[in-house]
Amino acid sequence: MTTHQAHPSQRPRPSSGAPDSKASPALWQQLDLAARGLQAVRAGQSARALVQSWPEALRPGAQALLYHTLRHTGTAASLQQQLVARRPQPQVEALLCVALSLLLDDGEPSYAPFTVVDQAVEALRRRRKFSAQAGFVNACLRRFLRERDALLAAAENEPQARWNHPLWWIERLRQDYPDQWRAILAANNQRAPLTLRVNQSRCSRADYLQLLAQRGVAAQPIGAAGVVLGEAMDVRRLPGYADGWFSVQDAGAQLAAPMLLQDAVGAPTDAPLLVLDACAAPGGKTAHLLELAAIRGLPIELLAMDVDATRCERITQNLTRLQLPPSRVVAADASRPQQWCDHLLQGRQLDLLLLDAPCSAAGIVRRHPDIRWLRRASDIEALAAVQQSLLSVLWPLLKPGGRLLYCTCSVFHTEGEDQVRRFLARQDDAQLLAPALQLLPTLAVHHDTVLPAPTPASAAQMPQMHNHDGFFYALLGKRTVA
Ligand SMILES: C[S@@+](CC[C@H](N)C(=O)[O-])C[C@H]1O[C@@H](n2cnc3c(N)ncnc32)[C@H](O)[C@@H]1O
Repeated sequence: MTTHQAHPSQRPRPSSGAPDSKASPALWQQLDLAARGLQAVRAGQSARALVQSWPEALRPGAQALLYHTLRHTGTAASLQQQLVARRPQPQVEALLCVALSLLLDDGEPSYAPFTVVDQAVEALRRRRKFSAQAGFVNACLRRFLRERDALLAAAENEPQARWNHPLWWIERLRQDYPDQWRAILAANNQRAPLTLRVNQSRCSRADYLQLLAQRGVAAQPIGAAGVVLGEAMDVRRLPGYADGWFSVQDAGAQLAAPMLLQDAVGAPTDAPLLVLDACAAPGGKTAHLLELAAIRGLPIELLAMDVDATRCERITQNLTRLQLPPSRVVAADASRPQQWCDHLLQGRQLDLLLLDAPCSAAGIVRRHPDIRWLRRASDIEALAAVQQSLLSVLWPLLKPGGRLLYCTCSVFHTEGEDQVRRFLARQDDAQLLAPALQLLPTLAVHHDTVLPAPTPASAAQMPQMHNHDGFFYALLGKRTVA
């Protein structure tokens, strides 16, 4: 439930390149801003946060350029090495990288090549400090256009240039998925669609699709409540936004709430089910749990927790827009239940627990192309340790017969099936209630060596959808140990 503005997956869109008006910023301005953005990402900043601080008039175009560049940085870096004898200043290098990425445009080019060259040169001329480099950049880009095929053929031999991911990432995927690693990397370089989840407590999916069709918005159903839009747009302009008829949520993420609530029934006393969403912000899955409980007439008492108090505000805002029943939103560290357990649970045990754990986000690279460049190899083990600790400290809060859904938006086994395997090995009272599910980005056939291997019957129940992000799900049940 995140994107409200122009969707970051948009292709770079042609602007004339020349006029310097408010309505249509010149391409050189967008190139310049995207190059500054690239430098900031290289310095460790998140692209999404950065883009929010950009002037509104420039934001959609420059963001599309930056995201496009982040999907092509490996190739552009290899080309630069071939084209440039001595490394230019970082600002000039970043601009060269953005311009080369744009010239690489796969599919239909967004801009005529000579417009790109001309506007990249213009961007440097406008920055006094770097104007002397304009001729150098012009020469590099023109040489690329002349020798394109040979330069690209040489780049193809380097894995980082071929796949536009860091080497350690490629290697990890190759080990985890000997047959599918190429398809995963290729999927990561695609643009993600804009996917909605219809709030079925307010409006049926069929009705919403009809409404979109009446407004001329192309859309397809996905999963049980999802809608994939034909093209990216500002979702605030879609019908029902202010009235909470939908949320923005990837189709893979839409599996969490139904999985946790499947077969859930209220306690014999008719007391509401006590549910903790332990890492809840910005509230996408929290809202879905409340929507499903409402349409199924299932009484639940939902506690939405997140360690980040600012992000907790987003949970409240989202639940309010969706007109869902008020829930308790708690800013607290889920890994320290001793700080909140007595006060929040008052001696009760949880019926259901959703642990959407902090992770590498390696499954959502289509939407966040900076992630691959921001992460370090060592982050993965560190995140796995955090996930393991969250699982261990939260498990005792669950009542016997209760269930915990562990999920991450990752495709790395360390954060998914290895994690669960380790947990099951040391936790006698834990069992897997259904085969764990590893969704791979955009692939309709899911990875099928998760533990335990799905039987034909359980595989048949797996959602046959595609065009979703990568996610891992494991539904764990707590049994009574004699
Ligand atoms: C994957 S995101 C959750 C997305 C959310 N479930 C949704 O569907 O919208 C992970 C969240 O975990 C939170 N988090 C990280 N460590 C935490 C901790 N120790 N306790 C509680 N929340 C934590 C982060 O602030 C982040 O919001």
